[in-house]
Amino acid sequence: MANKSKFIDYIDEALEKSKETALSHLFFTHQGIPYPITMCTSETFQALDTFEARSDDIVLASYPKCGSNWILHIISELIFAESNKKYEYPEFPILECGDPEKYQRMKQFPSPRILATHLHYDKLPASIFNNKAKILVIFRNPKDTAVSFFHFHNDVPDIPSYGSWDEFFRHFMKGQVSWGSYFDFAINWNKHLDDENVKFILYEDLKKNLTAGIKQIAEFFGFSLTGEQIETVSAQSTFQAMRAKSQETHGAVGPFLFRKGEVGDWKNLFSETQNKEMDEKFQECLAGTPLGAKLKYESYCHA
Ligand SMILES: Nc1ncnc2c1ncn2[C@@H]1O[C@H](COP(=O)(O)OS(=O)(=O)O)[C@@H](OP(=O)(O)O)[C@H]1O
Repeated sequence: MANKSKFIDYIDEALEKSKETALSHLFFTHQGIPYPITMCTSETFQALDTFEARSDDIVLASYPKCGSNWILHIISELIFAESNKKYEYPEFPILECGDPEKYQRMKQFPSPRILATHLHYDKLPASIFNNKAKILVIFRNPKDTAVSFFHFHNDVPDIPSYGSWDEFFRHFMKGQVSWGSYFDFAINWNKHLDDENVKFILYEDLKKNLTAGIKQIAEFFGFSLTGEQIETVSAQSTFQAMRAKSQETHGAVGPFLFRKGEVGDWKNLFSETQNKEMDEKFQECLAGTPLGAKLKYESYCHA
């Protein structure tokens, strides 16, 4: 992240608040969805209603742990490749995190602005749609997402831990985690994947063929780059390359955030019963839907 200090300062501040926060006090609910009090406030949510998106904003939508830092990095590398200018992060890039005045300050920022968000589709500010900003949405299979989420809580020393993986799993399945239910997030997005200005990308596809994924992302946002430039961005966006720089880009939390970057790590934690429960939930919520097919659940979530 180019403006390291601001980005890292924000993360460090959130970690500092986390230190003093017990898990039982971590969440507050806004419009039915739990958010971490260390990162979100109701004042900021109120101010978000006044946020004015621009048609050339780059919106990156994802449920937590589905690869938002990955696509943020890819976009900033694409901007650098095209303009030779480092993308400066004047604010923490998650749209709904920060103080309520940030939207006023953001009015002064040059285009293109990168807006990452974990908000559910129906909670996004209306101006994103009204002003036709392009949205890239990244999904990851729910089993690896849950495992990544659990490790983040339990590995980062300052973030409140769960008593066990089983306890986390119960909360995840009920949507009692930051930004609410994966399945609600997915059901919400399912109806909008073919909307104008929306592009879907799958974490597992990006993992399988990073260069092809980056090419699609570049085309969607209208970057005109040579094959060689795309290759360079790709080489800088592998898990290993990003992890190696993670302390520099994300501070102390970096090595925890860039933990494993693998597909199928869920096999190390899920019990038979948990597998069955999640398979049933998928069946109930997403089987037979366009997103259900795009997630390739059979390939990535069956042993
Ligand atoms: N380059 C690259 N390649 C493969 N995987 C990557 C990459 N960058 C980040 N990641 C993995 O994404 C997981 C973190 O997701 P997020 O960035 O969305 O986390 S957060 O919600 O913003 O905290 C987290 O997954 P796990 O390793 O499974 O925990 C990261 O390792």
